[in-house]
Amino acid sequence: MPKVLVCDPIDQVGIDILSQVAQVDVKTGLPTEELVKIVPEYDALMIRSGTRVTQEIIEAGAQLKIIGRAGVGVDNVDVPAATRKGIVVVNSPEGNTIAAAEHALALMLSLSRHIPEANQSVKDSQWDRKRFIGTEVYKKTLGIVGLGKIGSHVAAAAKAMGMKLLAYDPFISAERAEQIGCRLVELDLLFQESDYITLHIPKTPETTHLINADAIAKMKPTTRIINCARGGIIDEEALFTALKEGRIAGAALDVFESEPLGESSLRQLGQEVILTPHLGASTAEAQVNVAVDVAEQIRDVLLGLPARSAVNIPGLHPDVMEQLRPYLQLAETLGNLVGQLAGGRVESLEIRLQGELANNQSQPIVVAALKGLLSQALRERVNYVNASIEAKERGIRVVETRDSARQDYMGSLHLEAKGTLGQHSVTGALLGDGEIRITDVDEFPINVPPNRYMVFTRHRDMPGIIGKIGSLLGSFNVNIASMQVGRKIVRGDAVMVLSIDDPLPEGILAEILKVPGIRDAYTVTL
Ligand SMILES: NC(=O)c1ccc[n+]([C@@H]2O[C@H](COP(=O)([O-])OP(=O)(O)OC[C@H]3O[C@@H](n4cnc5c(N)ncnc54)[C@H](O)[C@@H]3O)[C@@H](O)[C@H]2O)c1
Ligand SMILES: O=C(O)CC[C@@H](O)C(=O)O
Repeated sequence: MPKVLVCDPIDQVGIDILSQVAQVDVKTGLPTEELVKIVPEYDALMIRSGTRVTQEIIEAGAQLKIIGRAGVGVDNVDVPAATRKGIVVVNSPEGNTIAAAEHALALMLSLSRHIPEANQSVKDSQWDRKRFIGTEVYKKTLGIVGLGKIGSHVAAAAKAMGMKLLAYDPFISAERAEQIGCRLVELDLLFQESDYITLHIPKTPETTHLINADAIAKMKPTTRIINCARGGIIDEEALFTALKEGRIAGAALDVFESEPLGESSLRQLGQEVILTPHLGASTAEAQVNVAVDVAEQIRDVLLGLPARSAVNIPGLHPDVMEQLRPYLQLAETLGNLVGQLAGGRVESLEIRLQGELANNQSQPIVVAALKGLLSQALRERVNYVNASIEAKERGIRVVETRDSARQDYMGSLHLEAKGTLGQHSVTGALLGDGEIRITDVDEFPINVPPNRYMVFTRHRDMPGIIGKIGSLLGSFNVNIASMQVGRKIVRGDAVMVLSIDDPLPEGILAEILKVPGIRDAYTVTL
């Protein structure tokens, strides 16, 4: 019988489902060293936010087939390490949406009416009604950062309370925002105009410290901030200083840069700050939802069936998967690449299956391309199950075409993305050994394997330009692994593709753009 280790408290209903097919051990609060020791005997792990499943644990999990996260965020799982080992990581994308949205709303109202302090004062035998004069949310402006599942639910409830709604989400169309009752605006405007700001975005390199001293400086002294998303999106030092100096009116935090919250200056503050211990998902209903959702998927995978919300492996029939796997990887890589070249919000994606590939089942390839395209916005939340729905919700028009007459390679895939910042195309193919090659960018022929860190330029083909870019990167200690130029005519328009060993340090893209002859430059992380 397979063995499942449950590492965090989960609802009994989940344990009951797992017990149908496995021996279930519940051992919560184990330190990493202990987990590393015992994980080799387990086929599955089930966790909430309390356990960090590190690369070390994954490497030690010789029999691990699946890691189930009873919640949305899988940022406490080393997903790339699991993927490399062929371990399915599943989550519950919607099980706690309502709980998290309601917690954000509860914090907003608690901040406005000083509920925690007022409650404490009565319990301390006081009857002080003057100290707790609050503010109404009616007719106030709520700025929602991230208009996904939780952000949209917050919007609906806040609208019903008579609030004016602004939203910032670069991956959502203005029409979609309007349907939800929000005006889509730039972040600075949202900071300037909002009386309340609520965060509902994933933590990514782009969103880390999104709320910092500069952002706070743009806000009104009456602004209150709510973070029920992820710790680290707010710079806690900057927030503390701003609250202490009265530069904004309040903050309510459910999530922290480091959890559990240790020594923190935030604890010294008074009624202008409310702190809760990551309770967003802690309702009876949500805990049942996420436990059932994830336990069922673990059960299915242990029975050899596909999972419905795998964040790293497509939930397709194993035979189809085996045959299509290399093409899915190709489609995902090209989707990710063209999405980053296009930048901003993509409005349409054309996916053209060429040559032999045109005879294949296209739907999984289309889904893989969309997964790649959306991965910058949604990170691990986009998977093979939800990519099409997410694309539809974002108003992305998907056009699928075939060109079986095209006879390059054994079949190739062409993607063209049109977005708010322009239009870009990429083509890629598989070599005989299954290796991916990017074979053109914006209709310029090249032949390069994808690399984790890449730089693409559009430039005029002229003497010296390659050397200048090489020396510029060298002067910033950036090591170039490979470089290729694609052009159609000599001294005409061209593209340059550089694979580099590390991420491009901040500010260098601007320097590249200053090199005479360079028209555009893009940095890409695959
Ligand atoms: N406190 C809790 O217990 C709790 C519970 C559930 C979820 N969460 C967290 O809440 C957050 C939102 O969850 P969700 O289910 O609504 O996710 P979601 O994927 O449905 O929505 C996230 C939205 O953020 C947008 N986005 C991505 N990058 C952005 C950026 N740089 N700027 C603005 N918008 C950006 C995306 O387009 C998307 O619409 C996640 O971080 C999740 O982990 C916390
Ligand atoms: O496990 C929890 O209680 C928190 C879950 C929440 O942060 C999530 O991302 O789903």
